[in-house]
Amino acid sequence: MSVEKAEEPDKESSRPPKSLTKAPKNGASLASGRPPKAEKSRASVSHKKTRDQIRSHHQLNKQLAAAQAKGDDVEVAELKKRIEDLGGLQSYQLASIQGQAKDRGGDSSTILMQWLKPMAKQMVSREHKIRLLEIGALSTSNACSKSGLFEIERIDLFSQAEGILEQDFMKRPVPDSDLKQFDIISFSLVLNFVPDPEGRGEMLRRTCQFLNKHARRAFEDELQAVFPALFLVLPAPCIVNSRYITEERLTCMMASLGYVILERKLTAKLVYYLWQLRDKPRKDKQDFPKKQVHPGASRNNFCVVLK
Ligand SMILES: C[S@@+](CC[C@H](N)C(=O)[O-])C[C@H]1O[C@@H](n2cnc3c(N)ncnc32)[C@H](O)[C@@H]1O
Repeated sequence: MSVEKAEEPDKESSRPPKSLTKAPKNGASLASGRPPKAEKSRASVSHKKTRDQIRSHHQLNKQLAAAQAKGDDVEVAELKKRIEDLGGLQSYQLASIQGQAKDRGGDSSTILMQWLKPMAKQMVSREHKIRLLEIGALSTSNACSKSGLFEIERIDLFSQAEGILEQDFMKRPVPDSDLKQFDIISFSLVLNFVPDPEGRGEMLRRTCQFLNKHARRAFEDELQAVFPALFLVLPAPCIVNSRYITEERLTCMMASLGYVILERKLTAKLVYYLWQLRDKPRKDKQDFPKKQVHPGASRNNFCVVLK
């Protein structure tokens, strides 16, 4: 996860507060709930390896963006080589796919499907399916793909499968008609992948140009209350333990773009949101520079700048 640390990476400090993690149920002793030792250590070693791989990739990417901004060609070449030595974007994605395995919490779109369940009947009975743009798609068989509720376009910087277009969202042409726009965007663990705070703000702003606000009028009541929507997933520490962003600040930032929060779920690892694009953007309210709003030595430096 791309959670920027101010000091030497300290794994404990990037975790959400202890109150968010689960205690053993019914007073069961720790030993009785433990799987056999050898199994546990094997699983945690590979889990740790996956996590370290993802973290290294994020850190190198961030350093690369800084070197590119400075115009330091030698450092840029060196960092690109280090990223290649790690296996490049492809091995990062494989680590992310492993992170989506069922035994590690499953893919994040299962939460989106839970939230949309009450509307599923209406969604399938429509003449035109709800159009979904999945940005940062790793698979064509995740829960939203299997649901049959959507007409889906999937994009990623590096396509791992047929059915995923290799494309940078920031370079995807802005739709020139309502028909090319979408009713919902899935944006799961992508914002934290972007190495710089300004780039993250730009990415959020850009999502609005891809959502079709006019289709809303033609929707049935229940669907009107949800679409057009943005499903946003972030590592929990980005929101609960950052010096530069809190949930309140994120909500204000999203409101300045026209988004209203509909759903939210916090787990020990991730935070999930469903936002509806309902209002006009307020350029005069878009004043979110890099500013400490939640100081503390053990906090991380995740930040989104929107100006
Ligand atoms: C951690 S993976 C998340 C994948 C999946 N959505 C999930 O929730 O597990 C982040 C993915 O976002 C993709 N990504 C990052 N920036 C992107 C951009 N500008 N356009 C398209 N894909 C992007 C990366 O290539 C990477 O595969």
